[in-house]
Amino acid sequence: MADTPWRRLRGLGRHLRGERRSLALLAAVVPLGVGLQLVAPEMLRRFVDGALSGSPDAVLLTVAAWYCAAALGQTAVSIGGDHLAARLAWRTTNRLRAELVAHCLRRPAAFYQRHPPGELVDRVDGDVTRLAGVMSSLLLEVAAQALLVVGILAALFRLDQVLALVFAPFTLCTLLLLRRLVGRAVPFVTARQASVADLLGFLEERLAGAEDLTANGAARHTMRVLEDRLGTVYDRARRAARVSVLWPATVQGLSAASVVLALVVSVWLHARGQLTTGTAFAALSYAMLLRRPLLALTARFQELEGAIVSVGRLAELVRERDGHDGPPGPPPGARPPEAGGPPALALPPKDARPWRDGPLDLRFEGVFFHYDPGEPVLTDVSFHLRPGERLGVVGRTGSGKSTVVRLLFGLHRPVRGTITVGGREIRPPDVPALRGRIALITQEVHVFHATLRDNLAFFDRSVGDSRILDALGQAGLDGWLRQLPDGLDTVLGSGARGMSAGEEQLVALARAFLRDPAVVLMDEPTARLDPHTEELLAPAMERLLRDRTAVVVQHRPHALRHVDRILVLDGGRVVEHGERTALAADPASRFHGLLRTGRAA
Ligand SMILES: Nc1ncnc2c1ncn2[C@@H]1O[C@H](COP(=O)(O)OP(=O)(O)OP(=O)(O)O)[C@@H](O)[C@H]1O
Repeated sequence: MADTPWRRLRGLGRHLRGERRSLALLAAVVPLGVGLQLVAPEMLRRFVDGALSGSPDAVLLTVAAWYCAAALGQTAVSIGGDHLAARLAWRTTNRLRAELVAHCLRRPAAFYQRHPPGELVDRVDGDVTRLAGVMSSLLLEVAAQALLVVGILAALFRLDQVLALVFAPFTLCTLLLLRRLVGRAVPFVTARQASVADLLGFLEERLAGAEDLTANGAARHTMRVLEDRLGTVYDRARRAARVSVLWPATVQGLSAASVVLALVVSVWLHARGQLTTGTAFAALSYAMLLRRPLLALTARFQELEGAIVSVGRLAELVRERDGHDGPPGPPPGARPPEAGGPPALALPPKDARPWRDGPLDLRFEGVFFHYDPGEPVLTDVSFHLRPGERLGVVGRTGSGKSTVVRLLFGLHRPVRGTITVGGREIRPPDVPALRGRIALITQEVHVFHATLRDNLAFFDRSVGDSRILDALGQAGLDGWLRQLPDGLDTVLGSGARGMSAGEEQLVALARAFLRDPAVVLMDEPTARLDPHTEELLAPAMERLLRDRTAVVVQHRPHALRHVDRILVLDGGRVVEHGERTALAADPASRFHGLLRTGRAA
């Protein structure tokens, strides 16, 4: 069946499971509110007619007291209903937010290249917030307002059938018009939302790179682009507002007309002696009351238009299932989960088969890969690493070295050929389990604004301090730890304690030691470091690679002294593969040439 916005909205219903009590309470409160609203004009009628016919003061006071009680009761019910609806909205949308964040955390790097964090924040929070009303009380409120409309018409019928006959078709026409107007603004709101998300993505990216932009004199250009984007947002917002304003204006006009109609009909009936003054007052009150549900329905339908757009954008995001699902580890730029929340290194999916313990072998067999069809990145790449063997991959920039690492980490699947780890081919459902046995270290180390303990254990509170201290020791960070003011509780990251690139890289190594992986993948881990710092890191790296199967991508061939074998890539093809010591000693080999010139290829 087609995936329509209505079906998607209905799909949100599953987030309301477990909220039966709140929904039942809301369902009880809604008709009560409607009833109390309908009582007030009737009290007014009795009071006016009673006063004009000389009813005793006690009777008039009783009617007035009932009027006040109804008004107060209505306020109390409205506050209670709003509170219930808000609570329901928070609970259900938070569930949806958590689901979306978990989905995003499982996406590969390419996903984050397509969606900058600013855009994702707008979707995960902005779009979900726009759904809040729909998920909590939209249906109930629409039902309540519809009930109020019916109630008003019934009350008018009770007062005078002529009045009811005038109002019923008028109200019906207004509602039909509303129905026709729903959805008109959706394309315009979609365009506006897309430009807002684009702007947020742009702002996030430029603010993150503010230092580079200023240093390179690009601030002025950034401001010009910002003005352009703000102009686009303004234009689209204006267009959306123009269409959106159509129906509130229509409804306002129609409800004003309904009051005039009530006035004219009541005065006419009163003049003919068919209506008492009190009834005329009551009719006018009902006509004014009728504006309320019509305007409320308008507002709710507008909210619904926004929700249709948001649910479409969220469905688009959830449909993105490129690459393999990974464990919800921290993607670049992602915020850490709240302290005390679920551990970031959550358990792999139920259908995942665990990899066996101990060292694992790695095998590429006739692997072909491309990111974009027609632009081969790897062509017929084959190699085998026995358990505990370490491979150094060198080659010119763009020769496909990082791609080998990404394939091994399950970020992409080969187009042809097979990749096996521990004798098992990497299949999407097993990727989370595989990543439990692999440590990937790149030049980008994300240090979270959190304690050193949380930074190492990725917020997993079940990891004991002794294991963390041991990992820090293995990474050679014990001296550094002693200098920290609060030890493992020292807060690192933005706005807190600054770290050098070398210290960050050592933290990445300590994270790897803590996980005790069978396979280590390193993608130019020292690219940001000067040769001196690189030397300081060398012993920790050597310790990490010892007795583990490893693939190390390096630009500087001299830094590959810990590996057993060398693979030289050129244009995505293997042009040399062999024992490091043999290749280094062979003056005819490419690797020997690289060592001599000190270049990558
Ligand atoms: N996500 C991507 N989408 C499209 N093309 C990509 C993507 N990532 C890499 N490429 C392209 O694939 C080719 C190989 O990239 P890869 O990063 O594997 O090379 P590399 O040898 O590691 O380069 P470097 O030494 O500069 O890091 C390059 O031409 C690159 O432009």
